[in-house]
Amino acid sequence: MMKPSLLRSLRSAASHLSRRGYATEPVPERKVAVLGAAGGIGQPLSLLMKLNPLVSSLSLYDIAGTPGVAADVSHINTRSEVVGYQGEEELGKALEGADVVIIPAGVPRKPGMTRDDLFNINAGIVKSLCTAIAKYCPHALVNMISNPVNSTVPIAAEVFKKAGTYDEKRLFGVTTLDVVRAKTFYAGKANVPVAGVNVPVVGGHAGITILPLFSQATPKANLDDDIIKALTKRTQDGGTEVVEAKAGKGSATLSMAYAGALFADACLKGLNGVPDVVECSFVQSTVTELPFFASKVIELPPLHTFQILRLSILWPV
Ligand SMILES: NC(=O)c1ccc[n+]([C@@H]2O[C@H](COP(=O)([O-])OP(=O)(O)OC[C@H]3O[C@@H](n4cnc5c(N)ncnc54)[C@H](O)[C@@H]3O)[C@@H](O)[C@H]2O)c1
Ligand SMILES: O=C(O)C[C@H](O)C(=O)O
Repeated sequence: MMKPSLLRSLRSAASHLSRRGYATEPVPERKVAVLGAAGGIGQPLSLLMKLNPLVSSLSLYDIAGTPGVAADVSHINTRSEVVGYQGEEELGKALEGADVVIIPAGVPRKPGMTRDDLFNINAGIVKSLCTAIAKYCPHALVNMISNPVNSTVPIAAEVFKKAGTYDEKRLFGVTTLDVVRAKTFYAGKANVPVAGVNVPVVGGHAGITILPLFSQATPKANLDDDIIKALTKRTQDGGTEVVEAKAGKGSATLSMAYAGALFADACLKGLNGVPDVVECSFVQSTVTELPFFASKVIELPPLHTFQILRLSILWPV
């Protein structure tokens, strides 16, 4: 018989590991599908998802180029099995049984364009992909990366409503890159180690709709108003900064893949019942008069769906 003190220590260690996101029991099987996997974001994102031990099956879909990406990524000696799917006729197989679907499919900006200029092409792409999601994996958590996020998320919601599968707690516009940028820029100005920095970013994902709440950043730093204004502007213009630096060769891909992998990891942890998983995301919302709004969302076990934290917790007083 185990000594009660030893049992207590083991329980406490298990609960500590579980709070930190480490498994103390068998890790559930989870299928993640990346739609647009052969693209600028899709390739590094597929690599990062292959490195995630919470993924058991990685499904890589694109209209072209997926066999090569899938063969390449599949040689990495990590847990997940990788299958590449190419062309519309294989989309159903790519999606079947998916727990999380990440969508970086669509065209990126060139210098001089706004994200809204992508609407005409990307709306159609998102519509057809979401129609298939409704059919083949209606319960999946959908991580929308394709721009303009402020429009592609509402489009996805309409497609799911029409199909009768809409669950607002399963549809997320990925705004994690805004948070990643805000953290990096804040750490630089506050002269603090970036690893410990937190900055909530609310609103939307385009220009002035991106609202980094530096007044709520931690650790606290006494930054002058003009520095906060400059930080806010740099975060709002972060995407344009990359588009201009790439000079016609697309928009952020590597930092976006990192941000997309962080958000997908949070979704997987949430699905696995890890408590207190909180991320900012553009979701259906009642916290303002706007139907969709980015704010902190939290996973509430055992429902395994996300709920929106009250904005009063987030808004600076
Ligand atoms: N949410 C964000 O913070 C954020 C950040 C960066 C980029 N983006 C957006 O992500 C999107 C992708 O950017 P990228 O740089 O990877 O572009 P890219 O052109 O390099 O890659 C897009 C990929 O999508 C594929 N694709 C096109 N139509 C498809 C369809 N119907 N089904 C499946 N795949 C399809 C293409 O074949 C291509 O491989 C753009 O809309 C961009 O604006 C969003
Ligand atoms: O700016 C873009 O067009 C891509 C993306 O939305 C970003 O913020 O980097």
